[in-house]
Amino acid sequence: MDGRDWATFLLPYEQTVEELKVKFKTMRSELKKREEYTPIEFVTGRVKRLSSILEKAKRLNVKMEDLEQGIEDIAGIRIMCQFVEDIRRVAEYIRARKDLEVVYEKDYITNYKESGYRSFHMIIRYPVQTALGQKIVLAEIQIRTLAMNFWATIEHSLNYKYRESLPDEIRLRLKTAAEAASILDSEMSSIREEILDAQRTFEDNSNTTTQVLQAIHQLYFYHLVNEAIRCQEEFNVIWQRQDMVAMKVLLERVRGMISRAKKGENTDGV
Ligand SMILES: Nc1nc2c(ncn2[C@@H]2O[C@H](COP(=O)(O)OP(=O)(O)OP(=O)(O)O)[C@@H](O)[C@H]2O)c(=O)[nH]1
Ligand SMILES: Nc1ncnc2c1ncn2[C@@H]1O[C@H](COP(=O)(O)OP(=O)(O)OP(=O)(O)O)[C@@H](O)[C@H]1O
Repeated sequence: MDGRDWATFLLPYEQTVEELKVKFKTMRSELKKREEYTPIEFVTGRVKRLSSILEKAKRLNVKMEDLEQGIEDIAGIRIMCQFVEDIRRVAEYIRARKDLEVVYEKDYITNYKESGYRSFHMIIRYPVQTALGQKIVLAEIQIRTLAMNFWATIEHSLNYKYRESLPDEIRLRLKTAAEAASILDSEMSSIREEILDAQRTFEDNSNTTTQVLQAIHQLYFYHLVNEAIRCQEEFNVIWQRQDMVAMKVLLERVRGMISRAKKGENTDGV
């Protein structure tokens, strides 16, 4: 193949990378609008350089005519997430898409590589619409946390600098650094749970508070004016103390009064 042939060979891959980048960036902004939280932090992509394709083909014994099937990452995108849990969620979104087909997955998070490398990879089949019609190309999606990305970027550049001869001492220190990045991810995940827990508790508390106020309001409807006034005073004290256990007890009591009033029974003293 001469230069022009290579340029045309790479065209569908360039289009694939551009389209996939747009699609996942759009997914990020759409999720941001729909929910308060998006599992996608940012997206990058690249088409493999010609020299890198040829090097890899040589290393993997792939013939020139088999490049399209033999090299799966000529088109590649990378999705960065804040938390490890987000990686599973992004993978689910990808599996559910109708505009691509997942060929296989590689979980380098559970089974991290000897180097310490951690990421979740998906090899997909992507139908790209070219001027000459549809062409199905293979592409790689790497999904990783910010910490995994930080480690892999540094490690990649060191490997590039030292080529095959990365000194053992550096290799070992990189492995230790990968462990540290993984611990950082776990720490961040536990904080994430705390944040979500806090949000859930806040929501639960504000629901109870609203329900108590609505129930007290209903007491007036059943002409239980004195009871309503006393319950309101009790509510004010509990609210000041932010005693959510007492708030739930008050809710049950007021509901009991309403239910007895509905049946036409006498209401016991508040
Ligand atoms: N920085 C870094 N990246 C890695 C490492 N291992 C894999 N990767 C990335 O993940 C891609 C796919 O790796 P593999 O799943 O091992 O795929 P492969 O085609 O069998 O192997 P490669 O020849 O390394 O591409 C690579 O092209 C890199 O972008 C690693 O140890 N360090
Ligand atoms: N799927 C991907 N998405 C975005 N960037 C990638 C992806 N894969 C590799 N890169 C980046 O592209 C640049 C060139 O990588 P290149 O394809 O030569 O290397 P590689 O994928 O790490 O190596 P290999 O030849 O072993 O597949 C590097 O900065 C690399 O981090």
